[in-house]
Amino acid sequence: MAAYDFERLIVDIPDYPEPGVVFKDITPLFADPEGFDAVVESIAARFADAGVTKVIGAEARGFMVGAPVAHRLGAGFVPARKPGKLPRETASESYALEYGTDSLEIHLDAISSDDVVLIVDDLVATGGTAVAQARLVERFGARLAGMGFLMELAFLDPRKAIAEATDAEVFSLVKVG
Ligand SMILES: O=P(O)(O)OC[C@H]1O[C@H](OP(=O)(O)OP(=O)(O)O)[C@H](O)[C@@H]1O
Ligand SMILES: Nc1ncnc2[nH]cnc12
Repeated sequence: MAAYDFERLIVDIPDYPEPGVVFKDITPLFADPEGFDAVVESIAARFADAGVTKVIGAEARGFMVGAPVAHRLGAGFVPARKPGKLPRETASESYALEYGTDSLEIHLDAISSDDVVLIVDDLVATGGTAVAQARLVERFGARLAGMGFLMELAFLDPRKAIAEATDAEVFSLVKVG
């Protein structure tokens, strides 16, 4: 089967949300039924044999990719949310972004030590968000099966930051730079 041309439906927005950043707008790809299906199927296929029991997706775009991939794999979905959004006790990790810093929280009962966890997001840039989630998985004593992304900003070298935190497999459908 020919590789799907994901980039055809991803739009570059220069200087958004701040000067110097080229924002990758994935909304046209997700609005396209075939494109949306290709994203979900391609990431799920790569981890189909990994025994994944939980997928973590980071607010907000990580929900758009992570939840359907979890469903496709027959796994549960765990939202990693921005501070103060989850109503019960959480574990929290801070991270740096291509623009700014933030932290992510997961409910304490969302993951157990016998889970096999896949981190899924639309995009990996510095790797900060992915590393924060990997640290959370580690704190729960669960096994990290890997990380699956639609897009990797390779010019920011996220694999270096990720490799310092985990030896889990990193998979991306589109590499930029
Ligand atoms: O590799 P990093 O440098 O950590 O950047 C990647 C993260 O940045 C984006 O989310 P953002 O925090 O902009 O939030 P959003 O999904 O709510 O737009 C993207 O969806 C990833 O989660
Ligand atoms: N350049 C970028 N485009 C879209 N989302 C991002 N998250 C971090 N960097 C980004």
